[in-house]
Amino acid sequence: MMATLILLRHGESEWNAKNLFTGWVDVALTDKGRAEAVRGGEQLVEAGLLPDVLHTSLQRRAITTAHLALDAADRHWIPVQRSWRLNERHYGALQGKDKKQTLEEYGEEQFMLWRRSFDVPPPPLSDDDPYSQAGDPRYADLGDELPRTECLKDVIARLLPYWESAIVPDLQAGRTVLIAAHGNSLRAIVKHLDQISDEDIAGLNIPTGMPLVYELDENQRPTVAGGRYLDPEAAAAAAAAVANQGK
Ligand SMILES: O=C(O)[C@@H](CO)OP(=O)(O)O
Repeated sequence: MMATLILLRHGESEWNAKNLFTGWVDVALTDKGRAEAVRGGEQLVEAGLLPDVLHTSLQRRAITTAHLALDAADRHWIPVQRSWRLNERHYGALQGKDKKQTLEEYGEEQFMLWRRSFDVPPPPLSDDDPYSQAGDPRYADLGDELPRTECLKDVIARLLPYWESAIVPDLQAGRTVLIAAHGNSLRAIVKHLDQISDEDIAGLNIPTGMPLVYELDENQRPTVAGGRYLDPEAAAAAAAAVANQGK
C-alpha cells in the first residue's frame, strides 16, 4: 500500500542557538524553535497532510516539537510511540562543546570528519562527564547498548531495527506517519530511503522545524527521490545554514 511519511526535525533548540554540539543532551526549544514547530503544523494543514501516528525520540526537543506541530494541526490526539533509536546521534566528547571553537582548535578536516563523515565517531564521552547519559533513567534498559559516542553508521545500525519493526508496519497499513526526530537521525532515515552513498550523505543537511514529505510505494521506496519540503526555498536556505555551522 502507498503511504505518506513526514519527517520533522525539532525546532531550534537552546543549544542550536548557542552553537553547541548537542547529541543526547536533553535541551529545550527556544521561543523561535517553538514558533517553528507551530508553523510546521500549520504547513501540514495547508498541504492537507494529517498524520495518523507519531514516532518520536526520547528527547524533549523532538517530543515538544511534535506536540506543538500536532496541536496546531488539531491532531494532538493521535497514537504515539517513542524510542531511543530515533534519538540524535550521540556526539561523544563533543557534547557541550562550542562548534566554532572546536573548528578553530582541531581544523576543518577533523571537524568535518567528526561532524559529517559516515564512519568516524568523535572520542567517547566518559560516564562522569556532566553531559553523560549514564544513569539517566530513561535509558536504564539499554545496559551496555548505551552509546558513549556514535558516527552516522552507528545511528543507522541502531535505528533500522525500529524502522523495520515499528514504522514499516504503520506504512504498510497505509497510515500517514509523522517522525519527529533530529538532524542526524533523520539523515540516517533519508540515507536509507534514498539509498544515498556513504560519501554523498556528508552533503545532506536537514533544517529545523520544516516538514519533509515522502510518498512511499508498497516497498517503502520513495516515488520521488529526496521527498519534498513544503516550503522548498526556505528549507534550502536553512539547510545551507546548518551546513555552515561553526564557520
Ligand atoms: O549538535 C548536534 O547534536 C547536531 C544537531 O544539532 O549538530 P550537527 O548538525 O553539527 O551534527
